[in-house]
Amino acid sequence: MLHTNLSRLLASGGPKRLISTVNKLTTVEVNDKTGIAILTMNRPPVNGLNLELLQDLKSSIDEIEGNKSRGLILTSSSPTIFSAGLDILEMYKPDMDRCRAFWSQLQETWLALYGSSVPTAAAINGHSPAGGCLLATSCEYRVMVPKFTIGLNETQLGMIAPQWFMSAFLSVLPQREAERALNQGRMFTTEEALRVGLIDETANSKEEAIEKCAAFIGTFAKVNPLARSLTKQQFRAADLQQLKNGRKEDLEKFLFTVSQPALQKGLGIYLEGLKKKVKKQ
Ligand SMILES: CCCC/C=C/CC(=O)SCCNC(=O)CCNC(=O)[C@H](O)C(C)(C)COP(=O)(O)OP(=O)(O)OC[C@H]1O[C@@H](n2cnc3c(N)ncnc32)[C@H](O)[C@@H]1OP(=O)(O)O
Repeated sequence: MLHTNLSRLLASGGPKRLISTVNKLTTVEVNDKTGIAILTMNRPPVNGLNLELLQDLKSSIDEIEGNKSRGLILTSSSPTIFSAGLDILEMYKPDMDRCRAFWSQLQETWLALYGSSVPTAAAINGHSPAGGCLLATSCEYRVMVPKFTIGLNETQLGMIAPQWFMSAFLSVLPQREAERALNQGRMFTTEEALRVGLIDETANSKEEAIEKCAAFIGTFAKVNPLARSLTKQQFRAADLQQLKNGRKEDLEKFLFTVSQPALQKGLGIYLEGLKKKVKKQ
């Protein structure tokens, strides 16, 4: 009976009194009845993942790990963008010291999210290309609002998604589907993403997406938390270890890639295209 009530409370999102912590670019709100933390990205206009947003994300994940939250729901304050992925300006004509710090922080933040001991879910309330898709696929469950797109589009930018981006993608999609999508740099609509299994559910609004994420987290209410967490760690250990072992090489590879003139030229054209699109509207 107690468990049933708790599951119902967790699934409903429960009463709305929230305990909130605000970083510069992220907010953590813990529902004091359900114990579920909502981590919101807030870097207008598109939640581009720059060094500072990645630092705030990591510190918010650490906070949620430390405050005994029952789960983490990742979402965005934008009505149309979950995250536009890596901030291209961190890679275009970069300052190499900052670029080094940026990539190291991306690694650090991914290790924290993918390896998080609490149940994680993404309420994808907007477009979610590339690094945005990485964040979403690093969570254990995804609920997405219609009429948006999600996917790893790196090849469209002339870039190769690192192995650990692929690991998160492969933890969700079958190999054949993942390989084809990555090679094509394919962006999936919400409906297509549901069909292939890139997301688990759709929702008509951000609020409903959060409720569905909370219901997913509620499914663990009767499961021993340590057993659940260690089981998750076992599933993800090889992927996490692969990056931990190869962090330095991964960083050097990234720095080499961004210093290539051909890549810089391609990024310049891509950025120009994004800006032209703005002018046309
Ligand atoms: C070397 C190995 C590593 C490779 C790994 C790469 C992973 C990545 O994440 S690369 C980044 C990939 N991201 C994208 O390709 C997304 C590009 N953006 C979009 O497709 C659209 O912006 C959007 C669908 C996300 C949103 O469209 P919307 O019409 O609402 O907004 P826009 O008018 O296009 O954008 C507003 C504003 O933001 C700038 N911008 C958009 N995305 C990025 C970005 N990822 N980095 C930096 N800046 C971005 C865009 O240029 C506009 O800027 P202005 O207002 O100054 O014109």
